[in-house]
Amino acid sequence: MKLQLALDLVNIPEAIELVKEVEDHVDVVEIGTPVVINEGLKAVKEMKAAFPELTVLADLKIMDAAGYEVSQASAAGADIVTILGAAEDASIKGAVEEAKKQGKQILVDMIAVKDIATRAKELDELGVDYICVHTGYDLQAAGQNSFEDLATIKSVVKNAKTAVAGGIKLDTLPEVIKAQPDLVIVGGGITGEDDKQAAAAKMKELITQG
Ligand SMILES: O=C([C@H](O)CO)[C@H](O)[C@H](O)COP(=O)(O)O
Repeated sequence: MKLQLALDLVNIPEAIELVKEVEDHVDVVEIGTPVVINEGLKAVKEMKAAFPELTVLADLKIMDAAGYEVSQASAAGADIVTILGAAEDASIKGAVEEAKKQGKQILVDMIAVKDIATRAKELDELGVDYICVHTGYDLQAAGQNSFEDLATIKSVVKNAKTAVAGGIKLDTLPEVIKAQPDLVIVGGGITGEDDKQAAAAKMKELITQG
């Protein structure tokens, strides 16, 4: 099980400073969608240049023109690129094909997908690397989480790795760990803490204990 730090509400210099604090405790650094919207793929490029050893994920949440967008994120240095599970199969295939060509990986974000079990099975057959259940900010505000959806994908996915994101904090992490996803994605649960290093270290410790 790996820990991914999601950076959403920062600019590039703040993102780099934050990663300096926690780099020993995280496996993947995500350039979040709001950062990509504000700063472009330059954020991915600068993060990879600053931390060449870290796996960098570009959270583009691709919906169309997938092969092209994956190629651009790959050129910027992303190791993993995200596409939405709601995208057309043709887009998913384009993303997977381009990622394979570039030696990169595709994570599918299941945000807003209604029939998680059916779509997860289809995506698994399309050869994606990760399938991620995700409660976005707007539904987190309504008190929702993805823990049940995580159990659902764990029961149907045969080849892809599983991931979970959305409002995970230190107090809810043990419940997530029990479900044994391959990747746990945490944003505000680390970036919103006064002592970010301590929060990341504690989370990594719990994850390592499994
Ligand atoms: O993908 C995300 C969200 O849609 C904003 O882009 C976040 O990175 C993801 O939800 C993880 O962040 P937290 O919910 O703060 O843990």
